[in-house]
Order: sequence, then structure tokens, then C-alpha cells
Amino acid sequence: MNEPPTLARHLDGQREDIAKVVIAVAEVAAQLSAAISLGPLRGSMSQAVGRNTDGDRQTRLDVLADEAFAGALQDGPVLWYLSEERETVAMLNWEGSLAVAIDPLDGSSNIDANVSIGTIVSIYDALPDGDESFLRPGREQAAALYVIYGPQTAMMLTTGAGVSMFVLDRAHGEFLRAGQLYTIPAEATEFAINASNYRHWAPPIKAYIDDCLAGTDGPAGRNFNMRWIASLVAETHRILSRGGIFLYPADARPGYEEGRLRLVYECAPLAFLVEQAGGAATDGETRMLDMTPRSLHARTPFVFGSRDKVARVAAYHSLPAAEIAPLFGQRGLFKGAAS
Ligand SMILES: O=P(O)(O)OC[C@H]1O[C@](O)(COP(=O)(O)O)[C@@H](O)[C@@H]1O
Ligand SMILES: [Mg+2]
Ligand SMILES: [Mg+2]
Repeated sequence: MNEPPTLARHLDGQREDIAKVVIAVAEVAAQLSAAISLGPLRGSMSQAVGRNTDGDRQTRLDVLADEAFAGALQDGPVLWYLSEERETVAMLNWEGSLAVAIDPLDGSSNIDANVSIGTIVSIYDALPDGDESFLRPGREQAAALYVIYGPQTAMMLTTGAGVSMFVLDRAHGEFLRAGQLYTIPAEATEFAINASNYRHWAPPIKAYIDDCLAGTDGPAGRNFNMRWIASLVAETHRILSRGGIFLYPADARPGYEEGRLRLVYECAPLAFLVEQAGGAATDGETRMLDMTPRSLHARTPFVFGSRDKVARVAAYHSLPAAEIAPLFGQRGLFKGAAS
């Protein structure tokens, strides 16, 4: 049997600066994966050590991961580095050509429960100004990736020509390409949302979820299954593997007017991957990759997954008020249009 190509071999012939960053990220991810897999044997990694600029709780693992990635990228072609764990943009190498935004550890509150967590990375060509390098639409990204630390540690990577998957071979400490390009299945009946916030949602989101819950008794005309891992990378990986839809909408709780997730280093890179896998990503209505962040740590509502489902959520936003009233079966416009 032919050996699958290593990540380094896969990147041969691609832009050298991007390849260097991806390989440096992979090396840190392999080390993090080893530390994460030891769990409590390494001491409590979910221990709170402070709060980041947004007031989110920072765990020991968040800080450790941020320092490890920044340290590894220091010697590479990265001019600007923005992290969830840092207030401002850092200059790493003044001769560098790239700007890297990172969520070093996503879903870190799940670590003690032994649930999959991840790292998300967005790569742009650097502009002369640090902030300006990130305050631009996600469609200008040169590459994006995430690493999932789960039963397998795997990296999903796009440089704008589809999505490839690499799985960490722990015995050799190397990421190997697994299979061909990834495509999100169009047909799926799973939705993911934190339903405990139902009462805080706007009417179009309530109506969409009501219709999923109504199953064959409602206008969707089919039954759905619900998932919520509370780990964005793990939700993305499930959707890339078997389709469905994820929603983290804005809601009426103080501080959630723009949802919870961060545009620059969570939503933009994941939207790039999702589109490259044939799916769609929006803030509910507008294409995520066309959105320009207002600030480095800006939040945004986030809806992504199989294309038809994402389009359907957008359509619910333009229904007349009477159509999204909380009465099952009223949405005549959608009757019989399964997606
Ligand atoms: O607890 P909630 O509101 O359901 O939020 C869960 C979301 O928050 C996150 O954990 C945010 O990421 P961080 O752990 O990087 O802050 C996502 O992974 C997840 O989708
Ligand atoms: Mg996160
Ligand atoms: Mg994080």
C-alpha cells in the first residue's frame, strides 16, 4: 500500500511562506495534542488564570497554547500576530510577509470533560499596518485551517483550492494526508444550536428552530436531530464530515447583541473552509466572507453548514412578521420545500 503524503510533501510547490506557517502550526499542534491527551496527569489545564480582553475566562491551556504558537511563529515569515488571548496585534518578524490570526484553543472549557477541542488559524498577506492586516473581509484570506484534538488529532486546511485533511500519526509525530478533497454533504438532518437561549432569540431564528422541532408535522416536512457540543471546532468537523447546520445567533442577553463568536479568528477562517468544502456561511443573512470586522475582537452571529439550510435561515429573515409568528404550519412559503 502506498504511504499517504506527509503535510510537508503536500505543501511542496505551494507558497513557501504559507507552507512554513502551516508546518510550524502543525508542530505545535502535535505537542499540544500530546499534552492534551495526558489530561489531569498534567495538572488541571482548565484552571482559570485570568480574563482576556473580552472578559472571557482564560485557562492555563489557553495561555500555554498562545505562547507556544507565538513562539514557534517567531522565526518564520509572520509579520503580524493576533490572538484571542492578546489585546493588540504583535509584531513577530519585521521582514515577514504574512499576518496570522489565531484562536489558540477553542472550546477550552471542555478539556476536563475529555471533549474534543481545537485550534483555528487565519492567514492573510500582511499589510504595512498591523490592525489593517486583520480588519478586512475574510474573502481576502490566503489560507485557513483548524486542528481538532479528538479521538484523532487532525488538521483541515485550505489555501483556496478545496479542503484537505491531515491526521496526526502519533508514532512518527507527522501529519499525513487522509483521503481526497472534502465536500460537505448537501443532504443532512442535523442542526446544532444552544437551545437554552431560545427565549432570547429573534423571531426568524425561533421560527427556523420551531420548524426543525416540528419535524414532519411542520412546514419542513421532515424530522431533524439536534447536536450541541459547545466546541466550535468539533461542530465544524461534524458538519464537514456529514452535513447539517450550526447556528450561534445574536440574542437579547447583555453582551450577546452580536452573538458570541469572534469574526477574525473564529468565523472568517471557518467560513473559508466551509465554502471551500461546498457549504455556506453567513451571519444569518450576509455572507461571512464579505463582512469587514469593526474591531480586532469583534463578535458576529454565525450560521454555517449545508448550503440549502443556510439559505433557508436567510430566507426566514425576509419573511413577513405574520409568517414567523410562533404557529407551526403557518409558513406557507416553505411548505413542501424540504431542506
Ligand atoms: O457556552 P456557549 O454559549 O454554548 O458557547 C459555546 C461556544 O463558545 C466557544 O467555546 C468559544 O470559544 P473559546 O473557547 O475559544 O472562547 C465555542 O467553541 C463554542 O461554540
Ligand atoms: Mg473559540
Ligand atoms: Mg479560545
